[in-house]
Amino acid sequence: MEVRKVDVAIIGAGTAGLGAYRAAKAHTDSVVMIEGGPYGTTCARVGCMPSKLLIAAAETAHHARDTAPFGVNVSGEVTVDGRAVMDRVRRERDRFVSFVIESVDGIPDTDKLRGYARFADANTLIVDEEIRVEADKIVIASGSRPTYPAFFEAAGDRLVINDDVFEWETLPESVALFGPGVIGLELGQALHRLGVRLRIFGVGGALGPLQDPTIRDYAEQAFNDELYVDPDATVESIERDGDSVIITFIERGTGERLTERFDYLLAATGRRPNIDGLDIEAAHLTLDARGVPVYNRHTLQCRNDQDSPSHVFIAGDVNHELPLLHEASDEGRIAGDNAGRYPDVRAGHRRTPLGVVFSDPQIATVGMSYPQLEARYGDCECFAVGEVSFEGQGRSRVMRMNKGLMHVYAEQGSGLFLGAEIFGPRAEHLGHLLAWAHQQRLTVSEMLEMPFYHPVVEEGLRTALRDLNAKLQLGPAIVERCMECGPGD
Ligand SMILES: Cc1cc2nc3c(=O)[nH]c(=O)nc-3n(C[C@H](O)[C@H](O)[C@H](O)COP(=O)(O)OP(=O)(O)OC[C@H]3O[C@@H](n4cnc5c(N)ncnc54)[C@H](O)[C@@H]3O)c2cc1C
Ligand SMILES: NC(=O)c1ccc[n+]([C@@H]2O[C@H](COP(=O)([O-])OP(=O)(O)OC[C@H]3O[C@@H](n4cnc5c(N)ncnc54)[C@H](O)[C@@H]3O)[C@@H](O)[C@H]2O)c1
Repeated sequence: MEVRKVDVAIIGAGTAGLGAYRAAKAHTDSVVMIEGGPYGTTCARVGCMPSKLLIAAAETAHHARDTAPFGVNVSGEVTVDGRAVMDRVRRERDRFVSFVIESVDGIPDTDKLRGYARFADANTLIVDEEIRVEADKIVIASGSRPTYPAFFEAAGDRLVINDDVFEWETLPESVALFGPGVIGLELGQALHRLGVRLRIFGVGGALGPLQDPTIRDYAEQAFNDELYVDPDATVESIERDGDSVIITFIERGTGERLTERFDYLLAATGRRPNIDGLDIEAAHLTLDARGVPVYNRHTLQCRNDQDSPSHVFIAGDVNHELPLLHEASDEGRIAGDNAGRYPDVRAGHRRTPLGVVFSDPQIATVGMSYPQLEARYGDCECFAVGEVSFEGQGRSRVMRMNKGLMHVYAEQGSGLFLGAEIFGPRAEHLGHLLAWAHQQRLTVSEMLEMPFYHPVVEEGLRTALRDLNAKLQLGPAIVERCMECGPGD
């Protein structure tokens, strides 16, 4: 077997792996990046980018069908050409992927290995049973993959995952989508708006990333005004019949038992870290209950099974903490830098948590979640919640986007802004504004000193902050609309 000796070996050439490679190269020339699957990253190939392309087509169809309330008439029926939709999704996706591949092509061949890596011991990786890589330091950046229960396999080759959707040449007539999580809501609503007959089934009541019970309940109703989403479904059977999948379930709302036929069963029931193929036990690391190495989130350093700091680092979706693109990128850079400088590791900069779901209305989560606040501040009633509904909010109503609810959280006494959960228009932008305020450790009073233009959706945020300020007993209660600020709140 061929043997390669290197300072740093990186498993995976996704977003985290590429970040780790560049950061490690700043310390040493002896780095190898090992990739088993196709180059191009999950985000560009089958994740962020193709999903947003599909959503963009769906939003266009949706707006085209909703012109009449503005007094604007589009003559004729709005039709969706499934082939053209999927053609653009795949073409633009390929363009994004080509940029990643160009950048990978720029990496010297000597620094790249093709094949799947597994541990033989704490410093040795075997790649495709052909090459033995002996590395002083190792970064695990092997990403995650979809996971679903075995009984979905009754659907045979009509069981699909997000990767398959982006390979479709045209749109199907119908889809039964399991998992109203982040992927499920984004893809499900987009397919529905593109004319696909769709039902979304969940378990246990979870809906996207929402954790504030009031916002979750509002969102469940709002989604159901448009499409069928049952976050706590009773599905009695899944069967395959010819080219169809037959699902028997109890209908949300009516309680009726229905049997329906779909072209596909789309599983969006979560993702699992790509750890199981790594023979991770051979690395002699401390593992958590799920078999994922225990690590320090500031250094990305794992611990060996003697509970001492290890020469192995773990970054991106594989560590199963914050499976988001910007986090994978930050973590990759920190892990690669620390692998390069090991044993002199440094704490990297971790940002305020920010998540966005590109549904309509959008969802954004910032800072501490409601359950985290309850756990930390609940007993002493040490946090307060400010609220705004977007239903009457000026600019949202102007645009006919006046659906949604936002909660903002702050600490009693200090008035420190702690976090927010948003289901509403332009939540991607509100989320950024709030994440920046949170990272700057602003208080609610300081946030209210900032400028608010008129008429903008952010005026709704001001209303929520004023409500919060009053509940913190730092300002007056809102007794009437703020007319001196214009009719925007
Ligand atoms: C449908 C979908 C939509 C998404 N949308 C968004 C979004 O809008 N915004 C956002 O922030 N995030 C989004 N994400 C999440 C985002 O894509 C991921 O967080 C990010 O891509 C993770 O990067 P990574 O480097 O950890 O993993 P990856 O990019 O998956 O890289 C891991 C690499 O490791 C390779 N590998 C695995 N095992 C081995 C092995 N044993 N040996 C060698 N190589 C191996 C894999 O082939 C892969 O190339 C989305 C994800 C999905 C699925
Ligand atoms: N806009 C974005 O940033 C974006 C978009 C897509 C994905 N992502 C990332 O990818 C991660 C994974 O997304 P995901 O949607 O796969 O996971 P998820 O954890 O968000 O959702 C999985 C959902 O499936 C449900 N579920 C589990 N088992 C089920 C079953 N047997 N039947 C029906 N439902 C079931 C869960 O209750 C949950 O609601 C996300 O956490 C997110 O970080 C981000």
